[in-house]
Amino acid sequence: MAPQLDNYFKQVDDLQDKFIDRLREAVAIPSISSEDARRPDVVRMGHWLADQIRALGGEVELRELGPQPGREHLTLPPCLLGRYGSDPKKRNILIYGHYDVQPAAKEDGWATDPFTLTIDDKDRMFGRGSTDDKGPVLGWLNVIEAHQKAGIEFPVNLIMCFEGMEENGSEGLNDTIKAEAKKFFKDADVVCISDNYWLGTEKPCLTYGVRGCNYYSLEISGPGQDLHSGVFGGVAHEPMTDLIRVMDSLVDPDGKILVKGIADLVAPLTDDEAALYPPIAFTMDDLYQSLGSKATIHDNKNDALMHKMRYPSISLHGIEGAFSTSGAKTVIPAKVIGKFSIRTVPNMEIDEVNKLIQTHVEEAFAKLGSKNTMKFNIVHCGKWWVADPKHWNYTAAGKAVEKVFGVKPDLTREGGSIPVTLTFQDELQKNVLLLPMGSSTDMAHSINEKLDKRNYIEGTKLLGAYLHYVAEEPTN
Ligand SMILES: NCC(=O)N[C@@H](Cc1c[nH]cn1)C(=O)O
Ligand SMILES: [Zn+2]
Ligand SMILES: [Zn+2]
Repeated sequence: MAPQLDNYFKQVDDLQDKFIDRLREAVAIPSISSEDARRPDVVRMGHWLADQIRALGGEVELRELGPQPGREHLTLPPCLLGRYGSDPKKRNILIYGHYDVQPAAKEDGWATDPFTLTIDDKDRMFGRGSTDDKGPVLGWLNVIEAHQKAGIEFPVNLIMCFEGMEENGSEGLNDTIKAEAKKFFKDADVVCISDNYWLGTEKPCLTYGVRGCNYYSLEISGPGQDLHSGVFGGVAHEPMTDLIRVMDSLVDPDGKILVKGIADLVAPLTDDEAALYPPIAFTMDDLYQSLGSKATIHDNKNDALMHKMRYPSISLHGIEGAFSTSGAKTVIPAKVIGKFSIRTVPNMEIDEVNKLIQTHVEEAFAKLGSKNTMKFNIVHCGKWWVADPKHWNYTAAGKAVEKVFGVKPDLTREGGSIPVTLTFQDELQKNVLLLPMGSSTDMAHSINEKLDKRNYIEGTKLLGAYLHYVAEEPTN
């Protein structure tokens, strides 16, 4: 395998400008799944990706998923089901990724246009979706192209599943996976997903868990319309005052969840598990670097890692309807909608968590004695996932990391969520591996998201090397 891989790596290096152009084209399509007006762009992105795969000789179906549940005026973007190769003598590797992105606007504070890939003098490639998840998805396409150009036989058959709603709760995908588990996905031997990040900037990792995410909105309304605070301040119950009190009651400034019963659902920390964290190559400086400040709740590495990987957290995301532009408007908003979510971990069940959260916010609102009205809404829920990192899928990926980067990878659990990971594992009964390309400083979901050129190019080598090792790894 060694000469073949070296040949492949050389080809990836030779093709790097073409691969960067491919990413540039993808970033230019603003495929924001959570904004209604961008839905045509999400669909356009799905078609662009399908065309790219077809041009490389893959077969693609863009599976329509119908209307978006609860927002039926919107059509869900298609799920891309693809294949590359069908040799019965080869293993079948199912790869998943997403072609939608988080919202982004220059006014949010981006230094450059978020939909123009901009490379700086440190070879950082800035653009929305560069690391989450267009770069990694295109990494798989780059792997195919480099094999073709190098004249190297492709080591496996690829089964592809690329969705356009991951950043919006993966609506519609669970049903597709369930429906296709014994059809389109039936031959999959293992699953590989590249959609998370290294813990630092230098050392790759293999990831065997993600936290779940239950997302909520709280609508509080009262006045018939927005009011003058000089005329109605001190007279009317204000929705914003109520909302801030209710949201404040969820979590304290040290991240402690204040919802009764949540802590009891969390799996106790065993000595064996506690021993997993100290050997992970991660420092508080790595954390300060990725955070962009020293404003951490915990000041030691192990606590910080455990609170990212194995404890739940509640985050307050925003308030729709609140006065938020610059200036000093003396308004009382008539209706405000607070958005918050909880990241869940073993053994928290979605329904139990929802019940505890709903009871908590209803009690907190009742305590205010406000004459306003509150509506609690569950926006979407995805469960946590933990896999067996001793599986041969992980052994193969570990060998690929050593080959490309010359180090043994850390084994990590991701603080973010990829809702369909568990669905793949449960429905296909196959091992799932997360094999990240990007680093901790990539700022996914934030302003100035980027992917380092090194991570994109070496990451493409890693995905290809993984396919070679996983093709040959003995089963355990
Ligand atoms: N790269 C994975 C990712 O960013 N996932 C999102 C998924 C999500 C969950 N709920 C809403 N979106 C994440 O926020 O972790
Ligand atoms: Zn992602
Ligand atoms: Zn994301």
